[in-house]
Amino acid sequence: MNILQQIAEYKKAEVAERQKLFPVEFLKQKLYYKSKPVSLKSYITDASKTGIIAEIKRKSPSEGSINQHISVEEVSIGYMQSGASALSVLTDEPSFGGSLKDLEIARKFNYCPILRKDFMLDPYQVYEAKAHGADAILLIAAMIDRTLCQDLAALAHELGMEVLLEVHSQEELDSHLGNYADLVGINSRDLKSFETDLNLLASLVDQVPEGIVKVAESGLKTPEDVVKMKEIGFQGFLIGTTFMKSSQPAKACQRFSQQIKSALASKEFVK
Ligand SMILES: O=C(O)c1ccccc1NCC(=O)[C@H](O)[C@H](O)COP(=O)(O)O
Repeated sequence: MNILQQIAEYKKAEVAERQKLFPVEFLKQKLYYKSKPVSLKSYITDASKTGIIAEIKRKSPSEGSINQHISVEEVSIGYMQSGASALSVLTDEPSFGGSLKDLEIARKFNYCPILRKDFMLDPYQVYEAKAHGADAILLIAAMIDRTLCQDLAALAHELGMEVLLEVHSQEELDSHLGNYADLVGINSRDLKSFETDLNLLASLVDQVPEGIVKVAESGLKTPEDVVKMKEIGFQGFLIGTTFMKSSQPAKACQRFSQQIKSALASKEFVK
């Protein structure tokens, strides 16, 4: 079994358990269920912003422990004050050490788009995302088929959220692309070997149709990586490990933002 199959196994059990404890009708009573979402797409494409989606990621299958005992309040506010355009919060507990509580804390302290980063395979999780304050959800092409993607996306849209569709190959792009995704993320991490390869992002970016917001995901380690990705057509940059490995994730994000802005300003100047 690969990592996604393992995650899918425990996710199904998790969803069944939570649905019993907190039925959808209960979720609909929660404060954030009625709140107006913020558009991830519009923050990412705002030229005055960096396009960075800064991630709260305590641990991962590829890295093990990254930074487990952070304060979500402190890191999320710090990220946004340091030039991030949006936040991504991992809510998976067994593999990533996250929780819906992390999502709610990030929501409580920030007015910006927040992506619920989890492994979605059931409509219940879409209701959960909304009820806990998410503005967007991630759908992983390697995990669910196109029909389920479309159904989950339709529900997300009905609840006012946006959808980031994640792909890792030409085949996934061909089989899953449709007009239901607001943004397409290309994941540079091979989920079998955990290796990241930015060349994959370069080879696939032109295959995403014009007009769809493109997000470079995983393995971005330096501001130069981000500038390179921006130059080849990406507008969003999902960064977790590089920031979270630092004892001060927000400072790491600030260094990226400043260097990206000055690299882009000097290129403008040369033109
Ligand atoms: O990060 C992992 O090890 C991982 C393993 C299995 C499935 C998903 C995984 N990561 C989720 C992500 O998509 C990343 O958190 C996100 O793209 C940020 O990547 P990075 O900047 O490399 O932490």
